[in-house]
Amino acid sequence: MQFKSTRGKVAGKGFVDTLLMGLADDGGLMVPERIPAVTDQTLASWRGLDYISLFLEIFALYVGDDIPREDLRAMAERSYGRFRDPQVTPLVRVKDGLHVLELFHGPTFAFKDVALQFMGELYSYVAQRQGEIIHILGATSGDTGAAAIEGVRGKEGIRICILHPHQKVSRVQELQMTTVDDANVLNLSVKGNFDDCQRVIKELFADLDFKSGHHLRAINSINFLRILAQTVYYFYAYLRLDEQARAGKVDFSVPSGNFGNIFSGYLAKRMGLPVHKLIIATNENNILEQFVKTGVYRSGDFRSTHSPSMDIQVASNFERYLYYLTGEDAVKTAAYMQTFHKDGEIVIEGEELAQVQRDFAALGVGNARCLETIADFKTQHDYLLDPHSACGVAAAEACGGTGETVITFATAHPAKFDEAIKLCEIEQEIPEPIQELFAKSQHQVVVDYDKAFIVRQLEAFYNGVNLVGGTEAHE
Ligand SMILES: Cc1ncc(COP(=O)(O)O)c(C=O)c1O
Ligand SMILES: N[C@@H](CCOP(=O)(O)O)C(=O)O
Repeated sequence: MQFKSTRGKVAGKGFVDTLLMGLADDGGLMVPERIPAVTDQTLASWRGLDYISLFLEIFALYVGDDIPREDLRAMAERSYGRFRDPQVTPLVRVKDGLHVLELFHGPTFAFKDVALQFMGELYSYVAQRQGEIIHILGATSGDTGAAAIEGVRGKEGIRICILHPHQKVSRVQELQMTTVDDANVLNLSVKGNFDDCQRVIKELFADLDFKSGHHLRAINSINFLRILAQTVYYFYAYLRLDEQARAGKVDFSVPSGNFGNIFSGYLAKRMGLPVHKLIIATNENNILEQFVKTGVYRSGDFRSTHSPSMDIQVASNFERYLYYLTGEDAVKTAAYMQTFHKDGEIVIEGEELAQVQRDFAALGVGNARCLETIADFKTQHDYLLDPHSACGVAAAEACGGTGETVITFATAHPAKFDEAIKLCEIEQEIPEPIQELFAKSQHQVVVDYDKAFIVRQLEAFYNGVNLVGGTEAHE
């Protein structure tokens, strides 16, 4: 399988080159040259496969000869062997027509572990096999950073720098990232929001001299590997439904921010998974809801909510969807993206908007509704949702119903967001690995939202020099 860019100026790249490129060199995002088809017959033959076997079947469609299957299997076994549930992403039936897919059984208690545990293994493999220097640069609203750091901490040949918005992540998310004391990890706590962090790293990846000079590699969902690894659990969840549910319509409700998780669902559907509707659940940062309802994609004012990982205005994967919406028209996609950068909005109309509304339903869940959903779900089903997953359930309740079965994603463990759970007057048991974080010391550099200063920090770190001093260092 070969990969190409949504902006049309990069093509013919293999799987490993696509992994290493991250953001496409023409500023677009990498996608497969053709989406492989999974026939009904193949899908039926996958029924009963365990998670890793299913993962290998799906990856085989994309990896080509780049990595031998036994090497992929060994990496997948190490990655998913660290999950607390043997099913990796168990599907829990809550009531008739409603299932929760639990994606939080990995080391950092969020869905990001599913792709990032494997990505850490893969980067390490490539570093050893190709003698590659891997300098990871990523932005996080809390969960990607923790999962990526956990995936590569202490690994030879790899350094990782993560930017997170200062004091805009939950306490546990901050501790997960900053209590790691391996020398190959740098946390920059940026006085700004997640969009600011993401903007800086996208600019640095788009600067090809800087990118190649510093061997920059991406762990965010701009990297196609993230998208692919996340498609596996859509197939897994569907195949775990009973026959009757599979015979009906199946919707997925997906707590969304950067549009990576739901884009994986879109890809799975294009591959042939019989998905009826993809429901985009956002919080008060509801640019995606507005887009689905009106065709206008415009970032608004940033809002801090109970679901901080979804406090995102500019969704980086939106471009991948636009590419398919325009019928894989790279020129039109590039023009849309240029308009967005110039005018701050994109307007979709006519048949394209009708297609958006066939593909997706959407709901932006307000803060009060998020907390009510947590409390009600606990009372009615004795199931504690984290605030992101609660947005998913609220959206499933509001927008589902056209499907006969909704699978709603639990994207994080509630213990990561005890601030919100306490507001619902619910006491939860905190798992030991999270409790232990509170006794550890933190390492982070607090920096202004100042690209030049951030670049100096990065250069020092990637050159193996001691840090040049942030406004506040090593708490
Ligand atoms: C817990 C949680 N839920 C949902 C999301 C949104 O996922 P995505 O950015 O892939 O849309 C995130 C962050 O990405 C998250 O950390
Ligand atoms: N919510 C994310 C934001 C980054 O998203 P990604 O999927 O592009 O890595 C986070 O937790 O960091």
